[in-house]
Amino acid sequence: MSCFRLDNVSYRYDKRPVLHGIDLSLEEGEILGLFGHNGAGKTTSIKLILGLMQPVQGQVTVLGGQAGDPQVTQHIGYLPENVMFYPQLTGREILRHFARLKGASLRQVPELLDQVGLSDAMDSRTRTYSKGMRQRLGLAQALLGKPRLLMLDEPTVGLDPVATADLYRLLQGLRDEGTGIVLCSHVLPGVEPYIDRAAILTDGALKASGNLAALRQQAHMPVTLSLKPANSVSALEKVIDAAQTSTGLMTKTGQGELRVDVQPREKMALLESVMKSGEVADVSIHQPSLEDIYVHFIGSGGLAHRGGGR
Ligand SMILES: Nc1ncnc2c1ncn2[C@@H]1O[C@H](COP(=O)(O)OP(=O)(O)OP(=O)(O)O)[C@@H](O)[C@H]1O
Repeated sequence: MSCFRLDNVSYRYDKRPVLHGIDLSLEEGEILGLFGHNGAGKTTSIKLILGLMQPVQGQVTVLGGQAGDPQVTQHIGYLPENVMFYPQLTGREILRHFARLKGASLRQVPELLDQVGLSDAMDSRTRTYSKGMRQRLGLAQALLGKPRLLMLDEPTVGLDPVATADLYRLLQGLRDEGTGIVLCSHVLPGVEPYIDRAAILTDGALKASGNLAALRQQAHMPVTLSLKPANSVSALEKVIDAAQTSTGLMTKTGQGELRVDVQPREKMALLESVMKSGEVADVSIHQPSLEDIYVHFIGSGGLAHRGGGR
């Protein structure tokens, strides 16, 4: 069963359209990275899956039921982008409060606080918590009731590198047990090793979705070879020119290496030519990163995507 399916979903705030015909799904035991510029529509998509709003067109199916149905919602965990808690209550009191609201067992509370590294601070008031500690408490809240669908908006904000690594380990464990996970993040190099699939939204439309290999193929993005010359850069350049592959950008690095962009289908032919020539001492191959793929699909808009006028 899919954790969720959006079929041709559109949404508008008042009269302003913000999502346009989105088709997207998440399977059990899968981690989906949901990416897009500020105002692209990521949070709006999540709110539709949570059933907080109804689409103006299309259908949202969650865990085989209807978005917003309490029977469905109790199996969803959600960490919003900015977590806020009552400052006078302790971490334990807050989590017990959310557990009651969600109908989750109170026995889970100390266990979850321990899992997110708050066992020593669980009886301190949250006004004494650091940003990272509040984020951990938010995460514990999202994990209440062992959700089958977990949606995390910028979960690593405020977490130090060790806590970030712990978080991703925790998510991988949940994924292996069958939880479907949506991760929204602007820290693309951080999430890249942990996602199974990426979906890229721009201006409310789904630009691309798939695993990284499929997205690289879809984008026809070149692979970059870093070649260390055996003799000289110029001799190596001649070999590359003679190989007659459709190489793109060729640049010399400060370390005396040559970086060459080549289409994936021609990579082996070019490597064979340079290896045969004896002009190369070492080679490393760089695939386009998630960030490269994202920039390709989003375009160079950057700050031009202002996130709309709320
Ligand atoms: N409550 C609201 N009323 C009116 N417009 C809204 C509201 N919430 C969001 N919007 C608009 O909807 C669009 C999508 O916003 P959304 O919050 O889904 O983007 P996002 O991708 O989550 O952005 P960010 O990365 O900045 O969190 C934006 O243009 C935003 O201004």
